[in-house]
Formats: sequence, C-alpha cells, structure tokens
Amino acid sequence: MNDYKKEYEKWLTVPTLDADLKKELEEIGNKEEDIKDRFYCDLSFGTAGLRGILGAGTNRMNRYVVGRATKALGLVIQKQGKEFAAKGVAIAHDCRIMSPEFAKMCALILNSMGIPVYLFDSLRPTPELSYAVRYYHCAAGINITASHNPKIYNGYKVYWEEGSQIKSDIANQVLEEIGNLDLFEENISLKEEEAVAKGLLHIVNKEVDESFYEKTMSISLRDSEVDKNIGIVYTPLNGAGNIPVRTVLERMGYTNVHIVKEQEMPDGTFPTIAYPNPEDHAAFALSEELALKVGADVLIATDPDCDRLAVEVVQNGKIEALNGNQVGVLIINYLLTSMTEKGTLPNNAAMVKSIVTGEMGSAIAKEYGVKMFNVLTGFKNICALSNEWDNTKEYTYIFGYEESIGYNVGSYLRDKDGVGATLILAEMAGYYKKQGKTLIDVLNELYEKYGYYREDTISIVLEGIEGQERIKRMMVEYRKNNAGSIGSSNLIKVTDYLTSESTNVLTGEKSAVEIEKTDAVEFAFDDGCWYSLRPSGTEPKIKLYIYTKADTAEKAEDKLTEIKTKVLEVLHSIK
Ligand SMILES: O=P(O)(O)OC[C@H]1O[C@H](O)[C@H](O)[C@@H](O)[C@@H]1O
Repeated sequence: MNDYKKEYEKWLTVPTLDADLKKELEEIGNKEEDIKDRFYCDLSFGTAGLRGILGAGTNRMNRYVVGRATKALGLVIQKQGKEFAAKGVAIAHDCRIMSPEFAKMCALILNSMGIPVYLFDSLRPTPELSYAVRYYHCAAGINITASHNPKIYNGYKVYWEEGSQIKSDIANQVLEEIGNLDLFEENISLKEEEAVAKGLLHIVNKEVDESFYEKTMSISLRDSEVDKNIGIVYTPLNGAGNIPVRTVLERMGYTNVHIVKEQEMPDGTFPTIAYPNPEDHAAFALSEELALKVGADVLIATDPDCDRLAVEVVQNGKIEALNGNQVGVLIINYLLTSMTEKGTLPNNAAMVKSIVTGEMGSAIAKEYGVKMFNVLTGFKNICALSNEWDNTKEYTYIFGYEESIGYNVGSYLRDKDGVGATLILAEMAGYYKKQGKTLIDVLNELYEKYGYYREDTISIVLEGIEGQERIKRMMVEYRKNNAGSIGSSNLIKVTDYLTSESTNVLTGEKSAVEIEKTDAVEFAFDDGCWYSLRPSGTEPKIKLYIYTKADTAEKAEDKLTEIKTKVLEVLHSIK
C-alpha cells in the first residue's frame, strides 16, 4: 500500500477522530487522487507558518495539524526560558471558516502549557495582531488567517516578540518540535473558565483597539490641508477591515465614505467573489457600481485580514485601477514631499521593498537622499530591518512596501497594514483633490519627472501535486533555457537567488549577491528593463514580474508586451 493510503487508513482508526473529519474521510474512500492529495505529505510549516485547504488529512488545515503546530510553538517559546514564556502570546483570527475555533483551541493549548494568552474576542486585522504583540510585550503572536486565499483555505501565521512574522530560524525550531510530536495527542488540559480563573487567558476587547486607532491616526501628515469630503468607496471584502478602517476614517473626519453593503459584514464564505484578493481587480466589481452611483473619487479595498489594500481611481468619469507598485510610488512621493516640507524627514530615513518590487520608488527615494533596501519577498523580511534598526539606530525606518499591495508606514507595528495604508491613501487623495488633482494626475506628473515605468505581475496557477511538480520544472528548465535578449532589450545580467550569484552574460563574470537564498531568478537588460521569476510561497502559482522603463509611456508599454509574450511562450512550453 502507498504511504498516503496507509496514513489515510490510520486516521480512520483513531478512536478520538473528530466526527466531521471522519465523515469527510469515509466519503472519499474510492477517490484515490483526493486521498493522495490529503495524505502524501504534511502541510508544510514554512516561514509564513501554515496555509492550506481546510479538511481531514496531514496536508490539510484541521484541529490536529494546527494543534500540533501550536504545541510545538509553545515548546520553542518555553525553551527560551521561563521569563520569556511568561510574556505570553497574543492570538487573533480573521473571518474565515474555523478561524475563531482554531484561535480558541490554540489559546487553550498554550494555557495548558502554562503560557499566558491574550485572545481577541472577535476578528481583528492582521496589523492589529502585530500591534498587540508589541502592546502587551508578548513573546509571540498567532494569527489564524489565510489572508486573500479562496474560501476553502485557512492558515496560521506566527509572530515573534518584535511583532513581525517569524523567519526561518524560529520556523525551523518549530518544525523540529513538530517532528517529535504525535498528531493526535490531546494537548488541552484546561477548560476556558479554568484558564481565565488562573489568570492565563485574557480576553482582549476594546483596550488594544483604542491604542491601535490612536497610533494609526498619528501617521497622518497633512490633516488640515485635506478635502475631507473626498468621495471614498470602501470594501472590507467581508473581512476584518470593516470596523477599524471605518472608525479611523470617521475619527479623522472623512464625511463621504460609502461601504459596499454586500461585502460589509464578516463572512468566510465570501459570497460575492470567488477570490477575495483585491490585487485581482475583479474584486472591485461591486465597488465600481457603487462608485459610479455615488460619484466617488477613489475606491479602496482591503483583503480579508486587512493587511493589504488595493486602489482604483475615478478619472474623467472612468474607473482606472492602480497596481501595487503605483500605489507604493504615490505613497513614497507623498511621504517624502510632506515630511520634507514639514521638516520631519529624519536624516537617516530609510525604506524597504522586496527584490520583485519596481525601481521607481527607489528613484524617488534617492531624490530625497533616502536609502531604499531590497529584501526577499515576505513582509517579515521588510520588518526584520525595522527590528534591526531598533537596535543599531543606523537608519530610521519610515516605509516598507511590496508590489503585492502590502504597505507599512512607520514602525509602531511590524507587518503590512491595510488600516494605516487606507488612512494615508484617503488623506493623499483628499490633499491632491484640494489642488484639483486626482491620484492618476499625480502619477503622471511623477512619470514625467522620473521616466515612464511600467510593470506587470503574471501568475500562472498550477494546482495539486502535478502543478507543484510543473512549477519546479519550470524554475529548473527556464534557468537552463531562458528567453535571452528580447527585441531591442539586450540581456546583460542573470541573478540567481538560489545560488546567490549574478552572472554578467557578456563576460561570464560572476559576482556574489548579498541576500538570503531563495528560489528566484532575475533577468536584466541593457535598457533598464528586467523581469523575475519565482514560485509563490503562499499559493499554487509561479509568478512572473516584468518591469520596463522608457522615455515615453508607449515605448515602456510596448516593451512590456514584448517581454511578456516571449517569456510566457518559453514558460508555457515547459510541460
Ligand atoms: O508571492 P507570494 O509568495 O505568494 O507572497 C505574496 C505575499 O504573501 C504574504 O502576504 C507575504 O507577507 C507578502 O510579503 C507576500 O508578498
């Protein structure tokens, strides 16, 4: 019998197996592929924690897999010493199916180990969990969320004491502990009432909210110079953004905010959209209808755990979508012009972006003498520099962002922040509106000044075991046989982040890349255009990021199409 089949049979014999999960397994008895997908491996505990499809199986999100990871995390925390463990763990959850249940279970597992827990009483945005870890000076944090994945998913993000997500050092320790634990062990020995009575379980309600709102409002830069009647359509996409985003906007005095009713209340089935990811502008369909009806200026969507935000703008009566790079560039320009004008820009100010985020933001930062650092994809890597500079004081972190619509202004929390980003976006749009400009007008001014940058991210979705294998093949084969020079763009440099080596294509000369190793490869041309290829770490996708630059918009767009066509042709030919 195959190992996965054995594992399947084993689950069926566990006397304490959850009745719903057991039923699910009995129903798939003759579905070989389904059994294989559920049991051929353990759901991996990567540096982003766990993320997977809900259901029965070792490769699924369920109480056993989540429980074992929590016990392992508890052991890692305890190994740091009694004092560290006594700092406790903050736990939050999003709107998803099983999120509140998992959150409470994790709390009781840790409590049963004697570790105190600060458990949010209802859903909260991811940035607030990061904030809570710092607020309570916790040892760690857990957030039950699958961010923007489809409704069948859930996930488990782990934070460390600075309030940012754990990196591979801690993740590997958790993984090692997981390896020593029995999946079906009963890890809870305390009832909720007992845990509360013992002072181990603290239910968190308004206390952190108020402090979080206050800090968020403090990032405002030009409050009195803003048209607060700017028309805003906002959708939380049935996630955690509704209350915090609206509270902050209301308290800041924005009077013309319209919420997409169908997407207002938390609902993990996401009844209006198949894919609750505002990066995909299909998620804006209902917002667009509302915007045209109420005559809005700007449309804002946050993803279900409200750590990311996407924007559309009404320009001459038509709705235009901005991508993550464009929003990042607008925020950078707004922060730097405002701080310079007000004399609040620190001398050692620095920003951080990922290696697959565009270079226009760096060009603007340079103009203001602000250093831009590049790190691997993952906001944990961006915030790791913020953490480091807390100690070294070498730089003052003012902003971090990624093309995948994650932004973080200031350092009071250490993750992407859809609440703070919404505030800055509303303020920016209102400030420019007062000057008779839209965000698109400002973006066009920036292109005039810094050159025409264009970009596109293309994701090829390849699901299941087969998909995963093909993604691996694509990464290996493309390295051997890439598209080379494309049109008038001559390939000059290939940077392989797996070997940490950059190769000059013309001379063959190699140089080292000072960044952690990861499976990504970047191709640079002689005209400043470049593209990168990497497998997604959160979804079954391979991602192609293309960046072009030229002296006219048209040329930059043509180059984009040319590169995209050629690279996709090669990629699709790898079966
Ligand atoms: O491209 P992926 O690996 O799927 O990651 C997409 C995004 O996922 C998470 O939200 C990370 O925190 C981000 O930093 C990352 O950009």
